[in-house]
Amino acid sequence: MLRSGRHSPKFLQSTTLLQHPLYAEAVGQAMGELFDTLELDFVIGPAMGGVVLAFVTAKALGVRALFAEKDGQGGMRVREGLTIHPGERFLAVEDVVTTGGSVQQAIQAAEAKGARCVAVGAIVDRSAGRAEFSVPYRSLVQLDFPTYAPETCPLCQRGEPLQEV
Ligand SMILES: O=P(O)(O)OC[C@H]1O[C@H](OP(=O)(O)OP(=O)(O)O)[C@H](O)[C@@H]1O
Ligand SMILES: O=C(O)c1cc(=O)[nH]c(=O)[nH]1
Ligand SMILES: [Mg+2]
Repeated sequence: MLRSGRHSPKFLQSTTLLQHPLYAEAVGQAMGELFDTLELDFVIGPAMGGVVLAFVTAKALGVRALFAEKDGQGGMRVREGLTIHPGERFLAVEDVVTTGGSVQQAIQAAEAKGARCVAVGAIVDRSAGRAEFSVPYRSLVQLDFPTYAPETCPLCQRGEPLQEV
């Protein structure tokens, strides 16, 4: 079962890549290059998957690295102690985009503090173009992995065990 509550036969685990500092740094460089024409004050990502990614991307772009954490009530909040000044412009980054809901929650948390999201970046978009944002959005890898509503999931109908991830 995915973060969104949808079911899928496929799961990508970004920590297998981002645990290696050299690979993480290379991903940050590649992500930074996608957005290096923007004027930015910080990069933010949703924890946990977006923390290392925001850091390496921000380092490549020479700006601050922030993250949002789960608030325990289904939303996200900007981690205490991280500074956001009203009017600041930011890039939101995500390791894997399925529906885009998690990175959207991080965007809302930062915008609630007066900053403005100007672009979204992902390592992998697995939505086959279905995830959309109101600002320019780019991903390093695009995939088309199926997801199903629980009620109509063919894997469940075949009796395959559901794995919480
Ligand atoms: O686009 P979405 O439908 O929101 O799904 C993708 C999200 O799911 C994972 O986060 P998750 O909260 O499951 O785990 P994490 O704490 O390791 O980031 C992944 O890191 C994305 O944030
Ligand atoms: O949608 C998700 O929750 C999700 C899918 C995926 O492939 N990898 C991941 O970390 N989360
Ligand atoms: Mg995540």
